[in-house]
Amino acid sequence: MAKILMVKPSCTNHYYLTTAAILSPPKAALSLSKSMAACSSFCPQRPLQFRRKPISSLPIKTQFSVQVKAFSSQESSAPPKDEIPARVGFLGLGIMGSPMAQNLIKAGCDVTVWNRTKSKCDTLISLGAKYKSSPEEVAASCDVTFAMLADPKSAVDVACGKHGAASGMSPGKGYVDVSTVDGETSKLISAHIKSTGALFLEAPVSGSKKPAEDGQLIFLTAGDKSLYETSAPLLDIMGKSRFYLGDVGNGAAMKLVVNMIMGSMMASFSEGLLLSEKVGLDPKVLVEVISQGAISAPMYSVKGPSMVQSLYPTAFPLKHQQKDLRLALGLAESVSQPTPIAAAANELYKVAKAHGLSDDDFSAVIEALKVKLQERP
Ligand SMILES: NC(=O)C1=CN([C@@H]2O[C@H](COP(=O)(O)OP(=O)(O)OC[C@H]3O[C@@H](n4cnc5c(N)ncnc54)[C@H](OP(=O)(O)O)[C@@H]3O)[C@@H](O)[C@H]2O)C=CC1
Ligand SMILES: O=CCCC(=O)O
Repeated sequence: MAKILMVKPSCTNHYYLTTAAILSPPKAALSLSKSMAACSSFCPQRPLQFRRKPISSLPIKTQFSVQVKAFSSQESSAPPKDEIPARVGFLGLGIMGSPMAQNLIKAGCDVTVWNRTKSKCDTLISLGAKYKSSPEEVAASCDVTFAMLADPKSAVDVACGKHGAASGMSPGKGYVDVSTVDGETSKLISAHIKSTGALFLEAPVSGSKKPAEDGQLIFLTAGDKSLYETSAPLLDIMGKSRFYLGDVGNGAAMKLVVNMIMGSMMASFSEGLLLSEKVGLDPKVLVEVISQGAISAPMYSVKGPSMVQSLYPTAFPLKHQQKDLRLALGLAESVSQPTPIAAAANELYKVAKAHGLSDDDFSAVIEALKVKLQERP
């Protein structure tokens, strides 16, 4: 049995690990120090803080699959314990919202959930969540409420519509919108929330289904700094790092730029896979070659093998990737920035949507390149 010395308790369920004394076994020590080295090499300038779940909560065999988190250099110091939101609301329990809310519950937070399709609340309720029948009621009963919704329209409806979250907001409360929307939408929601005296933070995430399950998301936040600070312990349960980017709109813009790049990368990768096959190469070997070179990206290694088999298990729905490209193109147009590659990629995702692939993973965009021209609508 290995022993780890944890110091600087931050809340009842999590610890910041600033010093680790590993007595045995050596393999576990090696694994931990490798993870720490990986974090150091990722960003040598940043003051490192390491965190892992309490040992007692992990099954023995996973005790040393260490969950090390390297926090952004832009993080602030932990808020006093009495300022950490005690009652947490979560609106929107889709692919991302459900595991994020589950991680809050597993960490011991008092979580209240709502989802348009009520049945998606069942798993959360069985894990200990409370349920309210409208966003308004969730917001009224919680200190901070998170929202993880599909798109700008649903984000606005849930925050500002009839029985929306804004109706339950008041001074002392906070609303954290983690959906991917455009800056204008985020500013509209912010204005509604802030008109009640509550605070607003936009905090879209980088990272997909698996990072959401593993608490390894990257938060791109902007808005009220004090809400950023008080909700930081909650963000750290769900994520591995967080960036505070200033005024509302900057988090949304950062997220859209990242996803614009990702959408183009996937479209280009799809072309490469199909071209390699057409000229007689094994696309599986192409995936391996890419993984060893300068253009290596986890996305290619994770998605490539299933794309080669024409399988697209949904982690990031294709319809959301097309939405993000559409919003990114709008952002680019607003500042007259040419983005011809993203525009071409967007057309490909539109074709894929027209062929019924909206709810498949975004890697299904490759199917749009298999469609014969005369079959296109
Ligand atoms: N999946 C991913 O990898 C990532 C997704 N994102 C972003 O996160 C957000 C959520 O994504 P994801 O969880 O994958 O999406 P899902 O499609 O799985 O979930 C969407 C959620 O929005 C709700 N919703 C949709 N329309 C409405 C509406 N009109 N009123 C109320 N609720 C509505 C859905 O409710 P219902 O269950 O009733 O349909 C569901 O809870 C999106 O903005 C996406 O771009 C960000 C990072 C990664
Ligand atoms: O918005 C989706 C992002 C997916 C990812 O970052 O892997």
